[in-house]
Amino acid sequence: MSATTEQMAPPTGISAVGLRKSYGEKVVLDGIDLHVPAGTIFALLGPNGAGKTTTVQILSTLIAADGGEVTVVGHSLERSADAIRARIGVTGQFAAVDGLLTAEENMLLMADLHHLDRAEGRRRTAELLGQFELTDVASKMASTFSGGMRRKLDLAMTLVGNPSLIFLDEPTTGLDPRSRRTMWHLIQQLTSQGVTIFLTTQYLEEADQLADRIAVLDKGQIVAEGTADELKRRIPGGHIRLQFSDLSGLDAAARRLALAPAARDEEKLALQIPSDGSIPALRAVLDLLESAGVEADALTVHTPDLDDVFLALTGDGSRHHAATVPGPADTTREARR
Ligand SMILES: Nc1ncnc2c1ncn2[C@@H]1O[C@H](COP(=O)(O)OP(=O)(O)OP(=O)(O)O)[C@@H](O)[C@H]1O
Repeated sequence: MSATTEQMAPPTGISAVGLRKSYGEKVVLDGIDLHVPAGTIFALLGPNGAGKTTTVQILSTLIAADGGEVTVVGHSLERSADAIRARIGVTGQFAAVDGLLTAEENMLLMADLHHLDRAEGRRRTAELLGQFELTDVASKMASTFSGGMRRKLDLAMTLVGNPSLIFLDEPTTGLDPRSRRTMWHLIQQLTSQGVTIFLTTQYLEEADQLADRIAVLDKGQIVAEGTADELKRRIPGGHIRLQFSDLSGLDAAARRLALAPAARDEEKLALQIPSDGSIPALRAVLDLLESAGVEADALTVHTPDLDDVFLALTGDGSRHHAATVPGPADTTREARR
């Protein structure tokens, strides 16, 4: 990209086209494309060794790519790495927190590294410790902190430099569910302040909860990309469940929808219709019911969860069949009349 087109490019978090990286014979990234709009949360999912950390290391200027056109916060990765470094923050699995310093000292050290003057450094430290509910433990040594507190402090330290884009490499690995939720909340707060988040995670629920868009990386390539709902619709297993108040309603609906006997659950007065759960598919079912003059009591849409998607896309497909048998963990959207 020329300097002119770089200036004209719309403000974007990250744009990567044909990103490549090999270690010796091993191709880790085989020409991947990524587009992360500013102010959004993007999750990169992939099995162990897929190349997630390598991607973060390249995009955050820590290691060089072998090829590809990449801009981060509007700057060329190849030509303006310093400008990128000044605008991004990186928190990894191995936190930058120094256990022998207090929380406050860790923060002030970061303020020094970012050349904030003393008063501004203290102001920013107090503000962030407050925002992350660490004020009460500000003078405690970080080595005494729980995993969750350490992660919070690590993220707070990253924010001292006011980054407009943050890389979070597996930010909640090893945290208990409560600490994980606290981190999610903090991450969501950051995007409401306009910060762009590039997240890697092995927790599919995390991507589901947080990410505007998700890319699945496998064997050096992006094998799927979209919103969590779009990805869930890509694999079989979705269905619409209709609940009736009596057997005659169930019979009439089953006839009109031309359903196989297996779709009927007479005991529960319910019908199960294979569907991707999209609006047009829902509308088609409702139109058919209306044309037959049948009313259902309740309609529920079940979609496969991200675990199913992940295994179907990156695994050997051996669990794929399980995705066609919806269980209690299904994501459920319900509409009652
Ligand atoms: N410095 C290196 N030298 C040689 N090979 C490397 C190097 N760094 C990573 N690799 C290899 O590149 C591949 C991708 O590694 P990477 O750490 O990016 O994967 P990941 O998706 O982050 O995995 P995990 O979820 O286990 O952290 C792996 O096969 C790894 O062994």
